[in-house]
Amino acid sequence: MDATARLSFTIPSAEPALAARLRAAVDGKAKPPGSLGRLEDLAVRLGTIRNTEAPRADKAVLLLFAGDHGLCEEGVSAYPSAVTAAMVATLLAGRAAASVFARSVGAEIRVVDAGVTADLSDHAGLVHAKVRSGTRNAAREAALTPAEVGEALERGAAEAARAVGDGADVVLIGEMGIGNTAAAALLMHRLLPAPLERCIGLGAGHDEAGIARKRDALARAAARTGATETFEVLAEFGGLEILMMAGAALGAAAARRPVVVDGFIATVAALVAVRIRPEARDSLIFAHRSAEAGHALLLETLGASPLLDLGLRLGEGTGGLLALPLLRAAAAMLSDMATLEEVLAGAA
Ligand SMILES: Cc1cc2ncn([C@H]3O[C@H](COP(=O)(O)O)[C@@H](O)[C@H]3O)c2cc1C
Ligand SMILES: O=C(O)c1cccnc1
Repeated sequence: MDATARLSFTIPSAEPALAARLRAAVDGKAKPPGSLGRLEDLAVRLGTIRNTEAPRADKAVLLLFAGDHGLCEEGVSAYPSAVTAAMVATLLAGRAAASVFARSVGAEIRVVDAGVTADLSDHAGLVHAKVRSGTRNAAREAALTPAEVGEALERGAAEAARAVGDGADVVLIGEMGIGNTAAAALLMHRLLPAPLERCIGLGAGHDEAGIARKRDALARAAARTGATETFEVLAEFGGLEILMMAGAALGAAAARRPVVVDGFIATVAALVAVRIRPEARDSLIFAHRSAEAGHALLLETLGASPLLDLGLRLGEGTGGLLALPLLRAAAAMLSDMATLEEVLAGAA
C-alpha cells in the first residue's frame, strides 16, 4: 500500500456558521470592537479549529522530533551530526533552550527519535520511533525509500494522536537535526516550487566557504533528480524529523487540535502536510518569522502571518513555545471574558 492510501484519515471540516458566531462573540466582549487586534482573529481561529465557542489552550505538548542527515557528509552544516544526539541528551536533561522555555510557559516536551544516527536506545524519557539511522546522502542518492517516507509520516501522526489522547489542547511541532536546513531547502525548492537560491540560508551559521559548500551540495542534490510529485520529492530529500513533523501536523489536524508551527524547518513540514492534505492548512498556527532566508517566501506562499517576529533562528520548537501564551490569552478572552452587555447591565 502506498503512503497516500495509508494516510487516509479524514480531517473534519468546521461547522460553516461557527466562525461568524465566534466573531460576533468576540465583538460583543467588554471592549471596543477590534481593540484586541490580531488576538481577536486568533481567538476565532482557535474556536473554529476546536469547533467550540469556548476553546482552551491549557495543555500543550511539544513533539520535538530528532533526526540526522546523510547530506552532512557534504559539509552542509557548520556542525557535526554528533551534535544532534548531544542536544537530544541535553533536551532530556531539561537544559536546552526548548526545555527552559517549556518550563517557563508550562508545556510538556516529548522528544522523539525519528532517525538519529547514534544509538539512543538506553535514553530514558525518549520516545523511540527511529525509522533508520539518519537519511542517505541526498547529493548522491535518494535519502529515503518510499516505505521509509510512509513509516515516518505514520509515526508522526501516531505521536500526535497519542498526545491528543493524553489530553493535549494544543500540539506544537519542533525539531533537532544537524543539516536539516539543507534538507528543508531542497523540499521547499521542489514542492513550492521556488528557485533553489531563495530556499538556502545560513542555518545554524556559516562562513563564506561554508555557505558556498552548502549551495554546491544542494545544487548537486537538486540536479540529481527531476522529481516533483510530493511523495517522490519526500523520498529524494528526506528528513525523517521533517516528515514526522508533517505526520504530526496531519494527525493533530484530524483530531481538530491547533498545530503550532515553529520556524523554517517546521514550516517546510507544514508545507508537506498541506501538500498531502490541503484541508490541514486550517489547523496551522504559525508562531514566528524566522531569520532563516527562505522563511518569508514560504510563509507568504502558505498565506501565513506569523504571531511573532523576534529574529529567532534556533528551531527546537522554541518559537512555538514563546507564542503559546498568546494562544492561551486568546482562548481565555473568548471563553471567560465578560460581554459589554453584562458590563452595562452591572452584571460583570
Ligand atoms: C548547538 C545547537 C543546538 C541547536 N538547536 C537547534 N538547532 C538548529 O540547527 C540545526 C539546523 O541548522 P544546520 O542545517 O545549519 O545544521 C537543527 O538542529 C536546528 O534545530 C541547533 C544547532 C546547534 C549547533
Ligand atoms: O527557523 C528555524 O527553525 C531554524 C533556522 C536556523 C537553524 N535552525 C532552525
